[in-house]
Amino acid sequence: MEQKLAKVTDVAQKSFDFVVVGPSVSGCTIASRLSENPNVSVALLEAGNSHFDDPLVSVPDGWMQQVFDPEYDWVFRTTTQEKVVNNITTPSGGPDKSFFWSRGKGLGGSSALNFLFWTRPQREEIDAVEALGNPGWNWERYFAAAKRAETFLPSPANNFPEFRELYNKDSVGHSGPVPISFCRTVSGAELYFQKALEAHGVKTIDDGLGGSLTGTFKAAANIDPRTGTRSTAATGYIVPALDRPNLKVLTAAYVNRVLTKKEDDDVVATGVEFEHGGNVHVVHAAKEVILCASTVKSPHILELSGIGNRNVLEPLGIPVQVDLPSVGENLQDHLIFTSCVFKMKEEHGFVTSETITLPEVQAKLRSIYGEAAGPLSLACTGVTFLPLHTFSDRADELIEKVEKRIEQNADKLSPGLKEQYELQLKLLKDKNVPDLEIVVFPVNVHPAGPPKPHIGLLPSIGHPFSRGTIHASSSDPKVQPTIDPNYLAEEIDIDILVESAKFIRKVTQDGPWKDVSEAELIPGANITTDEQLHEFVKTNVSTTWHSSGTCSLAPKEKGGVVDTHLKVYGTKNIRVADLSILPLLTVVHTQATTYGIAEQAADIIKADHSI
Ligand SMILES: Cc1cc2nc3c(=O)[nH]c(=O)nc-3n(C[C@H](O)[C@H](O)[C@H](O)COP(=O)(O)OP(=O)(O)OC[C@H]3O[C@@H](n4cnc5c(N)ncnc54)[C@H](O)[C@@H]3O)c2cc1C
Repeated sequence: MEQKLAKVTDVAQKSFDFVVVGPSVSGCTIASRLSENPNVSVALLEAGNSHFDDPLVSVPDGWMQQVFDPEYDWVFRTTTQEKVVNNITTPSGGPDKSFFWSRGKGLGGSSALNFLFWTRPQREEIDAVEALGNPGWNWERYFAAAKRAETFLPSPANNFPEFRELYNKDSVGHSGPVPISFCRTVSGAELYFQKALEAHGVKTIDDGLGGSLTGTFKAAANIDPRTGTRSTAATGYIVPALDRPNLKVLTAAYVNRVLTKKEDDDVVATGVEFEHGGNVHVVHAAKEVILCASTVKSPHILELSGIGNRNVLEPLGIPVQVDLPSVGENLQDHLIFTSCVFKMKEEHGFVTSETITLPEVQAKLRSIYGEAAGPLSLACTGVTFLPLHTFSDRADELIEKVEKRIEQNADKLSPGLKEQYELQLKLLKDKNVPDLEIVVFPVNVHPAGPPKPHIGLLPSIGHPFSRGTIHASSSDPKVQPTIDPNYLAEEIDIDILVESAKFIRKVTQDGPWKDVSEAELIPGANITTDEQLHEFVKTNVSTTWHSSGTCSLAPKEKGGVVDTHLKVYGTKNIRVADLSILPLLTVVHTQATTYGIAEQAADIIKADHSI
């Protein structure tokens, strides 16, 4: 397969209709869709390597070894965060006031190292994007586009059939490039959490991909059940397209900046500058440059190209092409409370990242799967989505508090943020819209020692009110941008995490969960009061790697970077089409959302050029 990739001489100094930066979830989708037309030429540039036939990519739980390895992971790092401590997702596993932001490097972007959850947003969340002033960016169009990315396939035998695989065939795609299914190996603890939730009034739902998420269910996964391997944007969209003469995919090509010229009042992209093998090259774009380099790198590349806030660019000596202050603003991320861990009773045979290494567990799994192909590996799959009123009896009080704060600060909010907050409040008040996710996490992130079944029940904020920034800190493209997620700047975010931790305690202290668990290891018996829990939660959080918003889709005067055609304001032919355009983060894991954005982007670009 490697020989089907482009050589630098196929791309450098050549001209293509479209130059796509970053074979991410979005970049692979768009490059593939555009090059379906043989009359359209496309160059797709990736900074990392191809990782074809690499077991760390193809084996579903290979992510555990990819994370923090610079061959696969950009290993970005945030600024020191004032209000929180990350105590897990650091290379040392020890506490750190800055956060390590893993991002996939290589064909497929983060789809090649993510945790495989395949989830779709709530209808109202996507409709909120349209309500921000983006006609056409609504649930109906998103849902149709998102389903085009996937082919839902029935699962083979799994190790815990009582944890049911429920779905609605009208809510999934049946002929898209990315095979999805339910994963084969689950921990088993998901079932007991589900039962415990049911005992507290939370419904098990049978249509988790249909736009109505409130409840608990087994999530689908980007796993091809025919091979037991990970489906990535590259395996789905690019590998089958590599024989197209009009598509050139170049790896190890680090894009420095978009090259532009002025035409009337607009900036026009003429191509991009990239480094390959220690040399700097140019590839020309006859029609467009499309940035799909992620929430971290797309705003960075724009700023390196002179498109951004004058006050950021001028001190760095970057000549301003378009003064667009919203580039790199409006950063949102799901913060997750990582330290709610239970020791489970051994007699139930729960499979975790620790116990799956035991020969007796492997033998049992093989006996269940028989001759079914593929490696043995574990995936996370137990998900629960809850509206604030479901998990907190302080819901009305918290809503009132945040309402007051917005009112008091209305004059100080950046353009468009008041409108965003009003929509977030509407979601928070809606008793059918989830504001929180709890995942059952069978990966032991805490106690060392002999393999034991440890299970985390980890809640994450769905619609954070805190906003951060990502900005260039140097004119040197190799110096990574300054990432400041500004975690927990808004009190409502920590309130939600604390309320969710209390809810998890309530659900697990007796009944079906208590029956199968030995003890709550962490936070544990010493953390009892609300104040203690508040402090504990703040010092035990992680990113979930779901950041969005730094090239927001919104009217320019409302903090937008791109318009409804995903064109960067002030430019004629530069688009951004990755997760960075999502102006309001949705409660779910973000890959299926990104595929949906990219499929819509491809439609728009084709229509704009009548191709
Ligand atoms: C560790 C981790 C776990 C996750 N788990 C899940 C999950 O379980 N479920 C889920 O739905 N989502 C998950 N996500 C999130 C999901 O994968 C991302 O939201 C999604 O991939 C975003 O897609 P994107 O197109 O915006 O960018 P990405 O997929 O991140 O891709 C960006 C691409 O651009 C390339 N690039 C960047 N800069 C340059 C440059 N200068 N030159 C050339 N190329 C460049 C990168 O190498 C990469 O290939 C996870 C993410 C991570 C990092």
